Formats: sequence, C-alpha cells, structure tokens
Amino acid sequence: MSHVKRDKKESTSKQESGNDVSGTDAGKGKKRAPSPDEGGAAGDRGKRHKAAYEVHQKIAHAVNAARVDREPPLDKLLAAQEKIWGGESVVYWMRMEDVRVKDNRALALASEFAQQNSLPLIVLFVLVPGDYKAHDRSARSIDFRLRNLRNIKVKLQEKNIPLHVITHAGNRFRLPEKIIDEILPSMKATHIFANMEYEVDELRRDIEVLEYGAKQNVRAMFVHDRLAVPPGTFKTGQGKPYGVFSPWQRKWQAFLEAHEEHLFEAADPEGNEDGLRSHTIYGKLFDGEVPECLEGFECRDRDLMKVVWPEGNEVAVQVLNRFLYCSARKADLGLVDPRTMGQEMSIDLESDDDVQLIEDEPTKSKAKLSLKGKMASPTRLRDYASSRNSADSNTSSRLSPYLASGVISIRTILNKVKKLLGNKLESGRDSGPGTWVMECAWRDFYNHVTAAFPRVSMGRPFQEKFAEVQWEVDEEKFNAWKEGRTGYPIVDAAMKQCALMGWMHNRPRMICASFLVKDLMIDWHLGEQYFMQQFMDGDLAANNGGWQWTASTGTDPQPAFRIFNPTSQSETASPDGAYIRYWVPELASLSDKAVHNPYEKLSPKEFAKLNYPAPIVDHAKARKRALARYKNPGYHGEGSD
Ligand SMILES: Cc1cc2nc3c(=O)[nH]c(=O)nc-3n(C[C@H](O)[C@H](O)[C@H](O)COP(=O)(O)OP(=O)(O)OC[C@H]3O[C@@H](n4cnc5c(N)ncnc54)[C@H](O)[C@@H]3O)c2cc1C
Repeated sequence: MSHVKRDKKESTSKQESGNDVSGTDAGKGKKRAPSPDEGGAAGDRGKRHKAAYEVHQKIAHAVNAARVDREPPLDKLLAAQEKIWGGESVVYWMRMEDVRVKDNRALALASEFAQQNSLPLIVLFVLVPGDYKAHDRSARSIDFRLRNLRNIKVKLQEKNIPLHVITHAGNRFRLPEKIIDEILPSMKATHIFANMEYEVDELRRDIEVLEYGAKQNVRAMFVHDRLAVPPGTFKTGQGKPYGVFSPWQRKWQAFLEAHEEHLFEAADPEGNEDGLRSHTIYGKLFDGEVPECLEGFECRDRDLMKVVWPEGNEVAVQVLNRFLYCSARKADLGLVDPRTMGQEMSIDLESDDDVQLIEDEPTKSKAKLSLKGKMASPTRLRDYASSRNSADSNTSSRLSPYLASGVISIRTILNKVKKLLGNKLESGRDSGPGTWVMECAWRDFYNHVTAAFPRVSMGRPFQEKFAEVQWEVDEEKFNAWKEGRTGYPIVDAAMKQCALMGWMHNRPRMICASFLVKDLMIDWHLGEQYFMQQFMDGDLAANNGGWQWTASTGTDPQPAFRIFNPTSQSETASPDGAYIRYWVPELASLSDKAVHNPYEKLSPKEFAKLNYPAPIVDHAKARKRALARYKNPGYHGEGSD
C-alpha cells in the first residue's frame, strides 16, 4: 500500500521529469502534446489527449537529461558517501567508563565497520587531566584505569589492534577540536565510534564532536553501553522521567523481561592484518606506551591498591564468581584481594555451566537458595538479602570499581545471575539474588536521573526547595570526619576504610554521609567531593545520587525524617563489631556492646585509656537542629525541643 502511494508521489514530482514543464520536449513545442482542453472531439479521444498531456509533463528536456547523464546520481551518491566514509582507518574512542574489550558495543560496531570497509581498527584513549581535576577523580581511580589500559594494550596487540594513548593537557573544552583537527587526521581516520557518557560536560563534548566533525567530514557515532536499560527508555504516566526508584524499578524489571536483547553481549573485535605493524603510520602506534602515571594524579598507595583492586576483565569475572559461589568471611572484610575464595569454596569457578541456583525454601525475610549439582552451601549472593547491610565480612560483591570504570559490563554480570536463576532475571527484596539485582538497578536508576535532570551534574539539588538549607562552616569537624576522629566508632571505622582502601561498603557510606550532613550540618557537596577524591569506584551518578539521597535533597520519597542514629546504625552495619575492630584497632579489645558507643558504655577512666576521641557532637541535639533547618530552608538556628 505504502509502495503504491510512494510511486504516485514520485511520478508527479519535478525531480522525476528532470525539470518543470518548460523543460520537457512538450514544452519546447516540437511534438507538443495537446492540452486536455484541446482534445477536440469529446469521449475517448479527449481522455487520450489528457493522458498524453500528463505523460509528456514528465519527459525531461533533452539538455537537462544530458546534464544528468554526465553526472549519474548513483555516482554522485556513492561519491558523497565516499567523501564521508573515506579515510584509511576506523577509530574506537575508549573513555573513562568503558575500559574493556569484552562486550563493548562501540568497539564491536567500530570493528564491524572496519571489517566491512577493509580498514584497520585503532583504539584511542585520551587522558584529560583537566577533566579529572574538574570532576574530582581520585588518583587511585586514574591509576586503576592506567593499569587496565596496559592490560588491554597487550590483549589488543594480540589482534594487531594498536591502543593509542595520548594526553590532552590543554583546555579540556578544546578536546573536540583536538580530536577532529589533529588526532583523527594523524591517523587518516574519518570515523570515530564511542560509548555514550551521560554527564552534562561529557554529553556537550560529544555533541560538539558530532557537529564540528560533520563540518570537517568526520562521522562520529555514540551508542548506549553503560547500562542494562538506556536512559529515557520509559517515562511516568504523565510522560515525565522518573524521580523515585520503586515505580521506576518495576518498569526496569518488566522492560528487561520483555526485551531480553538488551542483555545480549557484543561481539569481540576482529583483529587487523599482520601487515599493520609495519605500516608507516599505524605501525608506530604499537610502540607507544601507556604512561606509568599521570602528572597531578600520582597514586601514593599504588602497591596496596594493586593488591586490593587488581586490574583486568578476567579479574573482574573472578571477583564476580567469588561473590556468586563463595561464602562471606570476616577475614575478607578489609585490605585483601577481592578474589579470596571464602570459607566454603568447593567448585571449579571457571566452568560454571552446570551450576544452577534454585530456590529451596523461599521465605519473605531470608530466601534460602542452594546450588544444584555441585554445591549446596551458602554463598554471598544467596545470603545477600539478609547480610547486605552488614560490613562485618565481605557480604557485597566489591565489583563497584570494575563497574564504574567499565572493566566488566553490566550485561555480563546480569547474564551470569540470570543463568544461575534458570534464565530468569528476578529483582526484588524476597531473595538474595533478587535483592542484588535491585542494587544493580540503582546504578541504572542514578544514571537515568543524571541524564534526565542534568542539573544534578551541575551541583544543584535534585529537589531545589532544599537549595537554601543552611550549613555550618567548621573545618575542624570536617577534618575530624575525614580522618575518622569523630568519636562515633562506626563513622570512624568507615572513614578509615575510605582513606586506606579507597572503597566503602554501602551501609557505612550512608552512615558517614548522614553524619556529615545531618549531625555536623556540613554541606553535602563537600562530602561528595571528598568521596570522589578518595574512591576507586568514584562515579558521578552513583556518588551524587547517594549523597543527595542521604542529604534528603535527592530522590528519597520520605526525605525529611531520615536522620541516621550513628549508634543504632552501628549495630546494623557491624553487628558483632568486627568491622569496627578491624578499622579502629584502639577499640579492638572492647566488648560487643561497648564497641558501638564506648564513650557511653565505659567509665571515664576506662574510656581515657583507649586513646580514642570523645564524640564531637551530641547526636540528639544535632538531630533537632537538622530537622529545624530542613523544615525551614534558610533558617540558621539550632532548633528547639
Ligand atoms: C554517599 C554514597 C556515595 C556513593 N558513591 C558511589 C560511587 O562513587 N560509586 C559507586 O559505584 N557507588 C557509590 N555508592 C553506591 C554503593 O555504596 C556502592 O556501589 C557499593 O557500596 C559498592 O560495593 P559493591 O560493589 O560491593 O556493591 P554490591 O552491593 O555488590 O552491588 C553491586 C553493584 O550495584 C551497584 N550499586 C549498588 N548499590 C548502589 C547504589 N546505592 N547506587 C548506585 N549503584 C549501586 C554498584 O555498581 C555495585 O557494584 C554510593 C553510595 C552512597 C550512600
């Protein structure tokens, strides 16, 4: 039907006749077809003349036709394509969040395009210190990227694909020009592929690459890769983006059930031909090194970080496997390799084909799952619903640094869990796997929020009404918080973990954030920045989302009343005190009761012996102050009873 319509439209267009009526032979009057009115006799003859007239309208003038003949449109189209599709290589631009070869969509697309056009594939990474400074990236996370890039370089070399790493130390906003005017021409490339980044600066940069590139005959293509479900995929009934997690999460779950293709993994890149290594331009790219260190981002505890956060996609898969198949262990709560086996390891982790996690005795509070076939013992995944809030052992996956830098894809992770669950990806609080998948959904959610509400990457509160909340300026207390000297053991333990490990378990993150904002009444932006500067997994969307949620300026639907009591929270985060004893050795000898609140539980004499600070704030008073200030943004008082 549509085809018929299209024919009709085309047959009446001027382009089809080559020109307007005056351009046709009929128009010239040589063999002019009579107009319909000139038909003479009525009836058939009149109709024939009308038809002849119409048909002659479509006949091009000989001169025009000859001109078109000289430049056949097909050749023109191909030449135009050639102009854009030209170039002698194809570039995949790897960025800060997709540092991997496996299941990388832009890389796979670039490779496919290179193969189709018989062009070599080049992988480019541009280090931009100005960006990292502006975004408070930690030296640890930069060093982690560099380590992973070295690992990737070796892998790509095996496929004759060069990894070209350069540093753009100039103005970060001039990166698009640098790429289009210098880097791509130096590689004779007119095609560049990359995965999308959803933060405002990065999106603006990519728009510029796209628009400026088009003017310079460079075609840029950006694709979704970072998340299981791309931002903007679904909206509320009113057509707005979601700002609350629970209804969004139900949509997310349903969407993935209906569109399993979103979890399909991308193909590995095809290798280049051997001859590329001796090519005059591309051969040299194989010799370039990934820098050992980036100026301004020297990682002081690099040796320790290498142990605690080893690099590589294979490592990330092992870390995932430990979480899926091993039990938690107290000894593994801190500065250890995340690939530790756990207590009840009895399975060949790398060949998990016939392992299936099945639901045994589901209960609302703690779903019991067992591994069918090879093993029926507790695993961190199985117990996640009940243990995830405890930091007394390695209850969570410790995958965040690998996910934040894209060393492993979210698809690989979710597919592994899906397989364990008999090819069904459940999410929800009823089981360990369901709860964990829900945590992974939070990662998607905060990225959706970042993309839909760009102001959150611009320092603004998600809920503008809290922009005027009045903060205390107290450097001494802020430093006490950073250094773990607040006199609240759980806060101090967590802040020491942050400083020494570059990472923190989720529950202590929330407790520390709440303490800074609600107990000390210090601006959440300062905490957000400090975490970014310390963490290995620093990620704008998750960090900003976590801070705003805890500071009650974010997506929490019941924000005003949520003020964490650091002592009762301590009992949740460290039920038997192991976490506190590990990170605050001054308190190692205390009883399970005293360890959460030694100032209250011990006599002044006993407390003095500990060499541990007294609480820097009275929580009860601080709570009232916070409630008063949130209730009346702009109010700078202390609150009353
Ligand atoms: C104040 C604050 C700041 C935070 N900053 C970051 C950050 O910079 N980078 C970061 O990756 N996470 C951040 N989080 C979220 C969360 O604390 C970490 O993702 C989690 O502790 C990482 O440990 P894991 O990998 O063992 O997590 P698991 O419990 O094993 O969860 C699996 C994965 O799900 C994702 N995830 C889990 N919880 C969340 C969450 N609440 N928000 C977003 N993603 C989540 C992470 O990618 C995580 O690796 C922050 C939370 C708070 C409260």
